[in-house]
Amino acid sequence: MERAAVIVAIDGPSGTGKSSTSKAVAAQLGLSYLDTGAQYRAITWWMVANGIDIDDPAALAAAAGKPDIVSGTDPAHPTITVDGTDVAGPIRTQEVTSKVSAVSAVPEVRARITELQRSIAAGAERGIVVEGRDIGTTVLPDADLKIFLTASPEARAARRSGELKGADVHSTREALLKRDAADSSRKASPLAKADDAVEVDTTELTLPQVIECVVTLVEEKRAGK
Ligand SMILES: Nc1ncnc2c1ncn2[C@@H]1O[C@H](COP(=O)(O)OP(=O)(O)O)[C@@H](O)[C@H]1O
Ligand SMILES: Nc1ccn([C@@H]2O[C@H](COP(=O)(O)OP(=O)(O)O)[C@@H](O)[C@H]2O)c(=O)n1
Repeated sequence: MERAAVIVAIDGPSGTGKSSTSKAVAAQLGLSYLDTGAQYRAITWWMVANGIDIDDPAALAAAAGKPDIVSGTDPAHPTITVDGTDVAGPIRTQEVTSKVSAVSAVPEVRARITELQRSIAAGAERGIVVEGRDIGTTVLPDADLKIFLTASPEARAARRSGELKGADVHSTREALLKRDAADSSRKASPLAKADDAVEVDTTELTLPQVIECVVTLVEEKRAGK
């Protein structure tokens, strides 16, 4: 018998392991994968490239509908394009990282990206793992399983500075906490744990342990369906 599509929402602050966990869980279970942070980074990249003033929410709102953002959802090879251009590299620059919270706080930007996310999830025949900040609370409140990943600021900063070769842990920690504070305090759909999400503190867990934990939770949900 065909299995029903399963929708998994994985939220949490930066550096908690959302992307690595979501990709691995999706690959292991044959599901699609969507990195919603990459979509907010892509629209931010477009705003910067087109000279839109990041400090002007009205200008950001007026431009929100212009770029065509397309996400490829194969967990083994996720892709992201803006108006047909591959932006997987450019969306990870420090400039985009420092500006993305301001862009993603604008309600018109969120409405646009949320609609895109819902249509991608609805089209995933076997199901999908969607990771971000507001997936369990706003984008997919009816998800079959909601996970909220956490980790100490020290662990998150150490993980991130390990990725950004040469970046010092202290400044990485400060930048990361500043972005979390902005994402958690904005009015429109802030970073938050859904009441029915399972919280997993990854501080003392290895990545394979976190993956195994989430895969087990998905299998349990599926068995109970
Ligand atoms: N449990 C873990 N233990 C150690 N390192 C981890 C763990 N989970 C993720 N990482 C590493 O931390 C970095 C950030 O992980 P990532 O999945 O990008 O986090 P997020 O998507 O939440 O920002 C990556 O280099 C990843 O390999
Ligand atoms: N569902 C989401 C996902 C990301 N975002 C925004 O996009 C930014 C980048 O997300 P990301 O997941 O790429 O960030 P990292 O955790 O990888 O550093 C976040 O800091 C948020 O401002 C959001 O507002 N809502």
